[in-house]
Amino acid sequence: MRSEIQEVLISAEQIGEKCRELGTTITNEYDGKFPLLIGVLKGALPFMADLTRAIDTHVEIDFMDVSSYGNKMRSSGEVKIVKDLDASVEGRDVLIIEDIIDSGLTLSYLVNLLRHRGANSVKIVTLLDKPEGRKVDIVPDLAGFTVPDEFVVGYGLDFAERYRNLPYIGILKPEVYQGS
Ligand SMILES: O=P(O)(O)OC[C@H]1O[C@H](OP(=O)(O)OP(=O)(O)O)[C@H](O)[C@@H]1O
Ligand code: HPA
Ligand SMILES: [Mg+2]
Repeated sequence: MRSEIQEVLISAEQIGEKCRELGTTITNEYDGKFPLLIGVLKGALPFMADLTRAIDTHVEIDFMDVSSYGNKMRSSGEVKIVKDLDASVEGRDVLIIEDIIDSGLTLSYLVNLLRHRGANSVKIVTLLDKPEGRKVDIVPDLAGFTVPDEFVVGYGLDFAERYRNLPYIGILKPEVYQGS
């Protein structure tokens, strides 16, 4: 799998360090508030696992599975709920955990939905921010790294469901995705 990666953009060590930093910030911001942390499947899984273990206050964890990319490298623009939350968000302080904000379509849909359902506050923490990909105006409250306008994989991010298990963030060699 490593031979299919053109360049490592963010190493496993850098990601680990960033999770600890963000965990401390979240601990300070949400101490005593028992926030509901919502992981957006499937991409947010590794980040959620590492980030939550760096938070030193009580939190509730839940998941949503929404999808707009299918096997493509561009968002279809249509966000579908594949799995909804178990918990009610009414009156809760919600923190959405994402692997990446690219077009922003997934998160703007989710933020609107959770506000509409009566959350007390809705904030976003994303490991990666790709501002050049934006189609809607949305800014994360907390972001780990800014990435260039390239299709990135690893640490939860896939291309056609592969590469999620890479421990770092990288760019694929063009021959891997040519024709997609
Ligand atoms: O800002 P956007 O352009 O909406 O892109 C970001 C979203 O796209 C990816 O998820 P995807 O829908 O591919 O599902 P996955 O997490 O299961 O890979 C990624 O994990 C984000 O959730
Ligand atoms: O750059 C990306 N890589 C993988 N999945 C994604 N979903 C949105 N942007 C990306
Ligand atoms: Mg996702």
